[in-house]
Amino acid sequence: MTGPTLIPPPGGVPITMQNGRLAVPDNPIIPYIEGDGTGPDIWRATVRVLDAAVANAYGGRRKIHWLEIFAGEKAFREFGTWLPDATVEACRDYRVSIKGPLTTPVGGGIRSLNVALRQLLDLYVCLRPVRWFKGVPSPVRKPESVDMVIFRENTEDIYAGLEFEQGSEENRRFLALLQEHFPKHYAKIRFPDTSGIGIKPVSQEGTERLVRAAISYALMNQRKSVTIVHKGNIMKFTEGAFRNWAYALAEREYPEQTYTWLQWEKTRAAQGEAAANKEQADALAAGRLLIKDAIADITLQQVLTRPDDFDVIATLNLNGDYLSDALAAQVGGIGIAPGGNINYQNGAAVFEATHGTAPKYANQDKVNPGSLILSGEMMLRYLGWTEAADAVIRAMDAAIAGKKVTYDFARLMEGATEVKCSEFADVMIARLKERS
Ligand SMILES: NC(=O)C1=CN([C@@H]2O[C@H](COP(=O)(O)OP(=O)(O)OC[C@H]3O[C@@H](n4cnc5c(N)ncnc54)[C@H](OP(=O)(O)O)[C@@H]3O)[C@@H](O)[C@H]2O)C=CC1
Ligand SMILES: O=C(O)CCC(=O)C(=O)O
Ligand SMILES: [Mg+2]
Repeated sequence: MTGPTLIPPPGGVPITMQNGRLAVPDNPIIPYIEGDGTGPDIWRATVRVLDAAVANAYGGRRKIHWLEIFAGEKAFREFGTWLPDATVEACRDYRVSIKGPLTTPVGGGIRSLNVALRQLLDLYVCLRPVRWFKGVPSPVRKPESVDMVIFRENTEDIYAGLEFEQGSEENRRFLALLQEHFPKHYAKIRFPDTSGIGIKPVSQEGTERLVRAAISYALMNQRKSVTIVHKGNIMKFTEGAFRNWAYALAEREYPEQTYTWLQWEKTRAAQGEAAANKEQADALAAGRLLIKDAIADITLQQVLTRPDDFDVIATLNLNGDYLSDALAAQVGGIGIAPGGNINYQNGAAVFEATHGTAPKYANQDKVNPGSLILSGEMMLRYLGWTEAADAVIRAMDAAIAGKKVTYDFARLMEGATEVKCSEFADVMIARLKERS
């Protein structure tokens, strides 16, 4: 079997980069991947809401020309390949795309197609904003305090997939190499004959481009702080280095706009704690952005107990994965947690929900399409189509206020009526039309 031939939709024009900025025509071609499991249900709902938001905001002057591209089970079924080259090329050529979730088997089988896309396109930031919509049921007392934006490094870390399977020839050769050249490290492996091995690459370059994106976002959006989340006390040369490189970058590239906890420590050592506290207070009063850090385990407690202390978070790949699902719980769950994978240097971006395929609900028209709709909202904002993006947010607010919600909210919301995935989209579209 061969891969698909993609025929660009008539009337559409590719998005390009001009002078380092996205040049978005009024009729952009945007590729989409439907996704596995519940993907088709939530995509069908999402595309209707996004089209309605654009139509209402621009009265027909602007329109997205969707181009289906293939990955996952549908690609394998129809073309005998999980991730056709044409899909990766389309994401690259058309620059901005959106996708539903794709299945990754546990403990064997294919490696993650989601991760492959991020790596092949070098989408080094996984941007996951976490905010509460009024009325959404939450397990915490003050969900309105949760307004955080996760910048998760998206191409490195243990997520890179450098693994040697226990019992394989590669594993045997790798361990022999370790034993010969790094005997002290080898001696730390408790059961060498039966260990699978994973490698965790974390680079200065990868860290810096992620942290630069987080700081410039925080400055542009008048956020209070960037917290570097790491486990650098244990993994000193990967997560510890991430912290050190992050601080060094802030001090080197943003000396006038930021104040770092590292600076506070230096001042305390030289002049005492009172002087350091005053210096920090003065810097923040002058509008500087606070750059601080926190170890990953305690972060998971503190985002619950003192959410006000967290604003923008810059972290490594695996920590960011855990944190994004945990934070989503505080604002109503994974059904309403959007995201985008972005390369800010070449403009390439693939927007996708934080959640997975939720296979037990596949084809039931049941799950919340909110995460993918809000990922679409992020995409519209990324295109500079602010009016349409704002309209999506207003429609989401109004739909939730009307308490006609999908099962995940309905089971926790008093007085709510449960609606299907497609019906939630209908409610949002009705709200959009009321305002046009
Ligand atoms: N980017 C991607 O494409 C991602 C893909 N995956 C993949 O997805 C597959 C399944 O992963 P799994 O760990 O089960 O995680 P999922 O996120 O798919 O589902 C876990 C649970 O989250 C809730 N949930 C998920 N989506 C929604 C939604 N739209 N609306 C309401 N609730 C929702 C459901 O909770 P409840 O049971 O309480 O109703 C569901 O059972 C795996 O193959 C995994 O690798 C996972 C994450 C991201
Ligand atoms: O790729 C996958 O299957 C899971 C990825 C994931 O959980 C995430 O990126 O949040
Ligand atoms: Mg995840």
